[in-house]
Order: sequence, then structure tokens, then C-alpha cells
Amino acid sequence: MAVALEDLKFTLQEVLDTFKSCLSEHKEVFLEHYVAGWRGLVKFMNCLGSVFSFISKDAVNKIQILVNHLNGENGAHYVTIQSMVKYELDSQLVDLTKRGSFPESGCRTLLRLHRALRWLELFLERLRTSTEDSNTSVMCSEAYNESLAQHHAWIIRKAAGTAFWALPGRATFFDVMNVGSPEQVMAVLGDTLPLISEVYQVTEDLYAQNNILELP
Ligand SMILES: CCCCCCCCCCCCC/C=C/[C@@H](O)[C@H](COP(=O)(O)O)NC(=O)CCCCCCCCCCCCCCC
Repeated sequence: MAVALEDLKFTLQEVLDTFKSCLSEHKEVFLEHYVAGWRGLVKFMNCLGSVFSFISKDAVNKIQILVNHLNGENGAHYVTIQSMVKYELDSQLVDLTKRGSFPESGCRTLLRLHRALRWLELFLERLRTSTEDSNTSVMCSEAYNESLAQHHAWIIRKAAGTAFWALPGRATFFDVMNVGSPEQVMAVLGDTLPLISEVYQVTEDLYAQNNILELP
């Protein structure tokens, strides 16, 4: 069966739209859309080349854990991140201080993606304000060092740092985003960033209130 090219093609607009539908009017985050947003980002990363596959494998693995919760018998508790956190904490389904019985809790799994979302926010902000001769590898590693790196062991930081040097330049990056001219990319980034930041902040506040920002 022929696979339609459109299905494989990433577009930044699509990611924008999923992050837009993430937040309910009461500022709850729908897990289904959050996960869909991540799927789109992984699709983008896969277009950049196989050096990134160790990163996308980990992201896919975490996305799958969350999807399994969503589709599982307790799926109703996983509709929003808020209901997930309440359910898992109330039912003591989360390892709070050291890894043990619940290596696949929704709370710890989502926390890893949440931290990566901060990297994305910082990276996209750099891209948005970049100029033609800006270096994507530098922007990417600066964003990484300010965020995710603080949660990663030395060996992961080393591997990530090496992968960043294989990033394509700004022009190719914009092409892969598939939204049109550089000016249009900048405009879409300008629209996307506040949405990603809001989803990030709502999640960050929820995790802070529940004291689960350092889950093992
Ligand atoms: C575009 C270039 C992509 C650069 C991606 C930057 C993030 C670098 C992350 C390196 C992670 C290495 C893989 C291993 C990670 C895990 O050790 C670690 C901890 O998990 P554990 O507690 O279960 O052990 N996992 C994590 O921190 C989660 C990492 C998830 C990374 C997802 C990155 C997706 C990036 C999507 C790029 C999209 C760019 C979009 C531009 C429009």
C-alpha cells in the first residue's frame, strides 16, 4: 500500500495546532493533545537524520507509556495532567524519593517530557530571534545547557552534545518546518511559543504545588 507523502511530512503548523488544543478553559492540560504535540515534534526530529534516533527513541518510549495509561483500564483518570497527578498521588502510584515500584508512573514519565519542553521553549525562542548567520548547534546546546542538561548524567550530556553538532543549518531547519518563507516561519514561531510556554508553566506550577518536580 502506498503511504501518502503528506502523512510523513512534518509541519510546524500542525504542532502549533495541537499545543493550542492542549489547554481547557480552566487551564487543564489534556494528555491526549500533549502527547500528540510530542508525536509531531518527534516526527520533526526524525526528518533531521539518524544521529538523533537515540533521542527520539527515548521520547517515543515515554510517549508510549503515557498512551498506555490513557488507553488502560484507569484511562479516565488520565484525561488531564491535573487528574493524572491527583489520581496517581492519591493512589500512591508514584515513586517519590527513589526508583522502585513504579518506574512507569505517568507523573515521572511526563516530568521528563516536561523538562524537554523547557529546552524546546528556549531553543525556539533563540530560533525566533536568530539571524541568517546564527548557528543552530550553538543555539541548541545553549538551550540544552540551561535546561535539560541539569537533569542528565555526564554520559547523556556528552552524547547529546555530540548529536547537536550534526544539526543542519538554519535554512534547512526552516525548510523542514515546512511553513513557507523564513518570515512565515518567524511568524508561526511567534504564534507557537506563547502556547508552548503556557502549557509548560501550567504543568510546572502543578508539579511545584504537589512537590513532585524532582521525581526519581
Ligand atoms: C532538534 C534537535 C533535537 C535536540 C533534542 C534536544 C534534547 C536532547 C535530549 C537528550 C536526551 C537523550 C536521551 C536519553 C534521555 C533519558 O536519559 C532522559 C531521562 O529519562 P529517564 O529518567 O527515564 O532515564 N530522558 C529525557 O530527558 C527525555 C528526553 C526527551 C527528548 C525529546 C526531544 C524532542 C525534541 C524535539 C525536537 C523538535 C524541534 C522542533 C523544532 C520545530
